[in-house]
Amino acid sequence: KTHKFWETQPVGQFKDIGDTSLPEGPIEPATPLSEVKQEPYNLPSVYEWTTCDMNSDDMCSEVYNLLKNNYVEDDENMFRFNYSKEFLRWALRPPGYYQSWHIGVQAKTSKKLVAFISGVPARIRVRDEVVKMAEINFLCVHKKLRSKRLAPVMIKEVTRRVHLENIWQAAYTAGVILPTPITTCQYWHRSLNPKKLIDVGFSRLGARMTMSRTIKLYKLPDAPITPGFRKMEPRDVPAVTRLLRNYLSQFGVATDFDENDVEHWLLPREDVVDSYLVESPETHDVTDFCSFYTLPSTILGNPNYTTLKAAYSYYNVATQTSFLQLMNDALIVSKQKGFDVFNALDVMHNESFLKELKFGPGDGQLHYYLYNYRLKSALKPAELGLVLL
Ligand SMILES: COc1cccc(CC(=N)NC(=O)c2cccnc2OC2CCNCC2)c1
Repeated sequence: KTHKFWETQPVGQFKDIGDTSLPEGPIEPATPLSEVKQEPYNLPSVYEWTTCDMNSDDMCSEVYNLLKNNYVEDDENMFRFNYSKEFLRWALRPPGYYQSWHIGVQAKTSKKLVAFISGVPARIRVRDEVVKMAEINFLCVHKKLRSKRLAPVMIKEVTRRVHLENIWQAAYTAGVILPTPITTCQYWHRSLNPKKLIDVGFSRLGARMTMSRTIKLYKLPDAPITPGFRKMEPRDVPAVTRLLRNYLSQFGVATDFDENDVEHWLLPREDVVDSYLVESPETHDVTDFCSFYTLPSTILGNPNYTTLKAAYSYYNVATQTSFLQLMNDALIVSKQKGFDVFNALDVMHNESFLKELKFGPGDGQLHYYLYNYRLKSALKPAELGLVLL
């Protein structure tokens, strides 16, 4: 009953957990394009499908406002993600994107956008297979249309449109448990502006802690301390690609970045993504890299603040600098840029800096999923080299 829809889908089923007789790899074979359903799935009669042109400012604003008012909230409904328009344009238009995968549902009469789901193409390596996948994200149904079973038909429709491009696997995350996570990550937060975080209820004053003691505890230098630490520039794309590919090769599931991908996903974009590297003052080699993306949250029901400015750890590689020092420099520059909090998942080698750099555990988990691809056994978060936005 609980997973009526997911029990009909080619995903790892709970009943199959531990059954090592099942082979690793695609659950269902690819089918000839002629056998893919040519017409869209049926919606309830008052709604219709629409394809969202994110290049159009009006359409981008409609998607932005739908998400701003109806997308994911924390478990205590105190915060709601507030992805910016520029962020959405970046997230939805990587190299090789398909506009047909930016799917809206609108009311036939008012033409108001009431739901959205998106996919972008990505090459993801699973063990030693690089698989073309769709990264599915931003599934959002207007609060007033919940429990009308719209989500399953939207998932089927984006799957159909992905199949039409001859892609048969997908990756997605959720804060809820569905059949069946490939890994479950813990999220962690590092206070940068503890007074605001406590005022808005994101954090609580520690036992036997005063506010001034807390502010002192989280204080950071005014400037990064690593010699050669600087913003990434276009000329750095080849070196950063080499650094990243080498680092990510150790993880069981990871993004298979090429220079084209690195240029899109990792070159700094104001208020969207920030990336820094360490250029050795002696050799001028690029030896280390860190990055974080900008995802503010609307603060629900606080009289003094409207927005929580949050940075989210993205991809980080340390080969010469200590990972601790590199990530501390990332905290320093994010504080300088006015962020209130720096968030990270316990993926890749992040576990090694979380406690030392005064991150506290969040109160939720993020589950990662693959569609139509079975893993023999789940991964530890430390074996995952994939960060979804
Ligand atoms: C602070 O404002 C929030 C607003 C909405 C939800 C949450 C809790 C939450 N669900 N956090 C995460 O999922 C999360 C925590 C740390 C790092 N990445 C995360 O999620 C990313 C990746 C998945 N898509 C959303 C952003 C917090």
